[in-house]
Amino acid sequence: MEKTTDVLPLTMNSSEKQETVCIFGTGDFGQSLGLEMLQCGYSIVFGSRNPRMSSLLPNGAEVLSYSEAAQKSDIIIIAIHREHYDFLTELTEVLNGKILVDVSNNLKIKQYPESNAEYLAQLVPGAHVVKAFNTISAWALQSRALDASRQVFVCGNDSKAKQRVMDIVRSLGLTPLDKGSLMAANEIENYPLQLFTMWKFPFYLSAVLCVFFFFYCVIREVIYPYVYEKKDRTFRLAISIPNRVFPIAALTLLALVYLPGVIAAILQLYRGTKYRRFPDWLDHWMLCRKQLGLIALGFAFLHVLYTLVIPIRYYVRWTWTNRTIAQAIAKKESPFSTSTAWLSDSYVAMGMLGFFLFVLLGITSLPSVSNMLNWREFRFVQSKLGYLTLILCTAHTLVYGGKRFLSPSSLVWYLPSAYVIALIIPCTVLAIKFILILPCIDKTLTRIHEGWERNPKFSESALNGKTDI
Ligand SMILES: Cc1cc2nc3c(=O)[nH]c(=O)nc-3n(C[C@H](O)[C@H](O)[C@H](O)COP(=O)(O)OP(=O)(O)OC[C@H]3O[C@@H](n4cnc5c(N)ncnc54)[C@H](O)[C@@H]3O)c2cc1C
Ligand SMILES: NC(=O)C1=CN([C@@H]2O[C@H](COP(=O)(O)OP(=O)(O)OC[C@H]3O[C@@H](n4cnc5c(N)ncnc54)[C@H](OP(=O)(O)O)[C@@H]3O)[C@@H](O)[C@H]2O)C=CC1
Ligand code: HEM
Ligand SMILES: [Fe+3]
Repeated sequence: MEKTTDVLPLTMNSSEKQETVCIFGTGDFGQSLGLEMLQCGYSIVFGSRNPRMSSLLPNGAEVLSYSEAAQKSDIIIIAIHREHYDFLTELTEVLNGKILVDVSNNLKIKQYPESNAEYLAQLVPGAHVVKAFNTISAWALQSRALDASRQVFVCGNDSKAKQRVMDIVRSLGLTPLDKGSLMAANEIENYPLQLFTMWKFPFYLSAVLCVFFFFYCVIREVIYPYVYEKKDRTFRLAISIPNRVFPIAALTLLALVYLPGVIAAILQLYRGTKYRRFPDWLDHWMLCRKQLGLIALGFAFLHVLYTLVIPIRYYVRWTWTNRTIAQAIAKKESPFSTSTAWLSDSYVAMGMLGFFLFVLLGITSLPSVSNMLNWREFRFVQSKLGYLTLILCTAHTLVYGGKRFLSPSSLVWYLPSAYVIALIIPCTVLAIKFILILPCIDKTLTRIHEGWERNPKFSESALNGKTDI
């Protein structure tokens, strides 16, 4: 065996942890977990198909064949993919009565009829199978970048076995969360896969928004000039149109982050209680607000980048130069307009402030930052400053539109400018929110949040429904 990584136990009082734990599989996850456990004072024995060939294993660990290794410990962590579990049936005798920790994940939801942990329990009926660690990645273990997921979901039918695994989890500085019997394994195995589903809706929604506004702008700014003036304006596809589509997507998505909150509030006011479950679509929408917000931030970044290059664009420089020459030839000077200067400066200023707060929201959603904030601080930034961001970005767009806002000259084939459409959702959200914070309504809402019910007969539903959001 090659020994390449030196290990010093991190904790001095490791005497009580001098427990030997066996890890089956010397792949990425086995190595990372083994190193981490050695550092915490455990003795590690790896089980491997080819003990001699195993390299890059932490110094201090032993590597034996699977059956030899199994004899060294009564806790065995199975760091092997489910597809290769079959060989364990040959070891049923030596695994009898041992604690087997299933850490495996699948590539798809419902890939197999039963969970991997239940499958393992079927293969080795005499062992106590415990599901754990599957939501922690090998990379996170190695880099100690565990802020994102310090929680380890644990489940199993034997409570003593589960307790011992939870002790290991704790000694690694992680937080175990008991999810009950092995029947919960299916749910736990779905967690790492489900993380992605939170991005699906925001992703498709932003794609639909971009495609819609892109074609809307193409009709107004490329097809219309071509049909009526025979002008080739296709160059607008490169910067001008994206610099409409991206900020419009950012603003719309930002408004859609705050829309479910106002719908929830209206629903709670209407029902007169918070003890009733929201409809599934609203629940799901509420849960993916962070993802919606982060995609919106991405679009806002693009808008800022595209805006930065405006002065160096050929088309813009050509327009300015020609205007100046035309004025020089006509010996005419356009008078300075203080109101235009005010409007122009103020819409850019609001855009910059809005963008600053937008970035702040993004920073506080990083787990390493949000872990340092208490619940009230986080809510203050996300909710209060979030609304301020929405107000500033909406005002930025409104003032940018300025006088042209609804003027008939800006209509093309009866279609208003794209930003006019983009303002509908943000203005609606802000208007409803404004009504909701009127003292009389806010007072009722606060009482509802504190548990007051208009119609106490609903309290029955508190027992089987969801209690809070
Ligand atoms: C860049 C960016 C990053 C983001 N990152 C995150 C993130 O990391 N995490 C995150 O969660 N969101 C994130 N968001 C989304 C958003 O900022 C938050 O979800 C924000 O808290 C929403 O505020 P809200 O006031 O609309 O909603 P909430 O504060 O959730 O309130 C919504 C509704 O819930 C009800 N309600 C509120 N309090 C109670 C109560 N105590 N009891 C019962 N009902 C109640 C009310 O009806 C209320 O109107 C991010 C957004 C952006 C733009
Ligand atoms: N990587 C990660 O971030 C995470 C992984 N997991 C889970 O941990 C388990 C291991 O993952 P990972 O370490 O990434 O996988 P690897 O492919 O890197 O390692 C798997 C190990 O399984 C052993 N093995 C036993 N039998 C076979 C066989 N027939 N064919 C191939 N390998 C075999 C091998 O060890 P040897 O050669 O010593 O016999 C191999 O190194 C998986 O179930 C995975 O779902 C869970 C959470 C995160
Ligand atoms: C540094 C910050 C920002 C600056 C300097 C800025 C600047 C600008 C400028 C110059 C325009 C006019 C573009 C043009 O003439 O084509 C514009 C338009 C716009 N901006 Fe911003 N902006 C900023 C941030 C934001 C943010 C954070 C949002 C929203 C989330 C936003 C939303 C919009 C919208 C919707 C338009 C109208 C797009 C159109 O139809 O042309 N902006 N911004
Ligand atoms: Fe792998």
